[in-house]
Parts: sequence; C-alpha cells; structure tokens
Amino acid sequence: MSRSIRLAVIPGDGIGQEVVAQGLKVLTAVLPEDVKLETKEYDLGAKRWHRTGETLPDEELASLKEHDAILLGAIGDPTVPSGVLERGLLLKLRFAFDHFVNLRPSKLFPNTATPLAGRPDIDFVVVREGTEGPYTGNGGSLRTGTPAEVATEVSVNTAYGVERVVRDAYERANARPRKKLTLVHKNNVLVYAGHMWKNIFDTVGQEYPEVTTDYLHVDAATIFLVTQPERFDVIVTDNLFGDILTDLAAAVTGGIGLAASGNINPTGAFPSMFEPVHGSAPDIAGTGKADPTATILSVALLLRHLGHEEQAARIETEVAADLEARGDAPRTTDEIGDALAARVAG
Ligand SMILES: NC(=O)C1=CN([C@@H]2O[C@H](COP(=O)(O)OP(=O)(O)OC[C@H]3O[C@@H](n4cnc5c(N)ncnc54)[C@H](O)[C@@H]3O)[C@@H](O)[C@H]2O)C=CC1
Ligand SMILES: CC(C)CC(=O)C(=O)O
Ligand SMILES: [Mg+2]
Repeated sequence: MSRSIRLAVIPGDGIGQEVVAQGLKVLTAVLPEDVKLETKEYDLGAKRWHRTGETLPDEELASLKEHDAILLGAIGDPTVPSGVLERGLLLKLRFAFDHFVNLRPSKLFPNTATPLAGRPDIDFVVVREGTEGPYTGNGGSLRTGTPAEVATEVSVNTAYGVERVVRDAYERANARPRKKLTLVHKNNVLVYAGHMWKNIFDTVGQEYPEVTTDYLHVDAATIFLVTQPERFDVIVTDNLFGDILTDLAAAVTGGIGLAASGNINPTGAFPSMFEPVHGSAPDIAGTGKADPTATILSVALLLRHLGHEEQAARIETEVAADLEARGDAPRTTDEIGDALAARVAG
C-alpha cells in the first residue's frame, strides 16, 4: 500500500467536470492523514480542441504516464465532430497505456429505480477487453459521401490479446465465492473471432478446474441480464459487446449514474485509469442533475487498485448507506458529493 498517490485528473467534458470534482472531494475525505495525495489536472477535451486543435499531445501522454493512476470524468461534446475526442483522446489513452482489462462491476444498490427491485442479490463483474475488437480504428471509407460509399470497421482479435483478458477473468472468477465465468460473444455468426475466443476460453479454463463456465451469445445475454441477472458472476467479453452490456447492466441495477469502471493495466507497466461508465451527458450538463456516485465508486476501484482496500470498502459501504437514506427528494451533484464526503470521513 502506497503512502503517497500521484494522481492525474482529466475532468474532460460536460458532466465530467462536475462529477470529478465530487470524486476528488470524497477521495480527500477518505484518505488517512499519512497518505499524501498529489494531483495534477490536465486540460484535455473539447475546450482544448477548440483552442488548439489538439486531442492528446505526446508530451501530455508522457506526463500522464508518470502517475500512479488517472481519474477521468468523461470525454465527448456535441460541438466536436463525433469520434474526434472519443478516439483521439479516450481510446488513445486506453490503447497507449495498454488498458486491456476494462473492469465494470454491477451491483443492485438499495432504494434505486430498477425493474429488478426485490430480486435476489445481483452482484456480477464484466471484464471487457479494452484494447482490441472493432475499436482499434482498423477500417476506412471509399467513395466517401457518394451513394456508392463503402465503409469498413474491422474487429481486431489477437490470440495474445484474448488470452490475457480471458486469463484475468478466470483469476477474478476463481477469487470470488461463486467461481463462475460466462463468455459472451456471437460465435454463431462471427465465426472467426468467436471461435478463437471460445477455443482460448476452453483452453485457459483447463487451468482453473474450480471455475464453472458458461457461454452465451450476446443477444441472449441481454435477455438474461434483465430476466435472470443472478445467473452471472463474472462475464468476459470483447470491447464492443462489453460496452453495450455494461450500459444495460447499469440501467437494470440502479442507473447509469451509479456504474463505475476501471481501465486496468494489470502488469503495472502503465497507470490504470478510473472513470464512470457513462459519458459527458450534454443533455444535463450544467444543471446539477448529474449523479456523481459512479465517479465516487470509480474512486473506490482506484483505491483498491493502489492497495487501499479499507478506504475502498468504506466508500462502497457508505454509498449503499447513502442510497438507502436518500429518500424521494432529488439532490444535486454537489449535495450527493458533500453527503458522501461527510460519511466516509466520519
Ligand atoms: N467514457 C467516456 O468518456 C464516454 C463518453 N461518451 C461520450 O459522451 C457523449 C454523450 O454520450 P451519450 O450517448 O449521450 O451517453 P451518456 O452516458 O453521456 O448519457 C446517456 C444518458 O444517461 C444520462 N446520464 C449519464 N450520466 C449520468 C449521471 N452521472 N447522472 C445522471 N444521468 C446520467 C444522460 O443524461 C443521458 O440521458 C458522447 O460524446 C459520447 O461519445 C459516451 C460514453 C462513455
Ligand atoms: C465513448 C467510447 C469510446 C467509450 C464508451 O462508450 C465506454 O467506454 O463505455
Ligand atoms: Mg459506453
């Protein structure tokens, strides 16, 4: 456990700015006095792009690398062409820092709006591959803008990349009480990538005899996430399926405002990056309606990653207690942050 944390902070766009402020508030409140927190904020996102045309210059990438972890709000803005910041900043970070495990826990929190209220405990983790799939930018367009346009977006799947994330998922499943791992893909149609994923999943599985395995096509997985979510313990899946499944998982377990994530480089070669699952939500930016809880729970994942288990668990316990106590009156972003900061400090 480190006695100092060098934290890079990228608030980003829209509600990213608002929720990161609350995440930092709670982080400061929960840390013991003898842990020194050093933060450096990075001006990256839409404003920077409008001012300079830059998304993520090499010097800033190099400077970010010198940190123990990164806390990110959200990236993307309606005034910037779609994809410029998402690819040029967010995905560039995930790829450059080899965040091959995109960890997205889903828990049914108390007292939240969900079609699953009253169901048995729902507590699963999605291990989403973070550096491959259709997100690599392997594609192009011919005769762009004409009626004869052809566009490709090729999904990249390497045995190296699949094996390392599948192995990570087995390790996580093996460490959990239920020891169950479900592979989600679409190998009835995406036969090349799908069969490779399944073969690697089966081969690596031989090293984990205590882990029960299961396979679901992604379309069926969306049914079971709503009708039988308790069947899931750990899910491993590719970058795109994981992106979609985790928004659905958030929606059925209390809302996107509660869903946390970590972009992890398990080797420690690069800093891992923690961020809410949601985006910059331009529809509510500046209104005080953004729920900062997802970011605060991402701070808990960050602390756990850095070895501060007690503080991570305290945040999670206090989030559950806060949700229990919230009542019906809506609270602002600041009010939720203040309440959680007070709880974790006390
Ligand atoms: N990791 C990231 O930085 C991500 C960035 N994006 C980007 O964000 C922008 C907006 O994308 P959308 O598709 O609208 O997804 P979004 O996640 O920003 O918003 C979807 C819906 O959820 C609501 N919402 C999101 N976070 C919330 C919170 N904390 N509290 C309460 N409500 C919340 C929004 O108001 C909206 O109605 C786009 O530019 C997109 O590319 C999208 C997803 C992830
Ligand atoms: C904006 C995308 C690049 C990312 C996304 O939607 C996600 O990671 O959940
Ligand atoms: Mg997403």
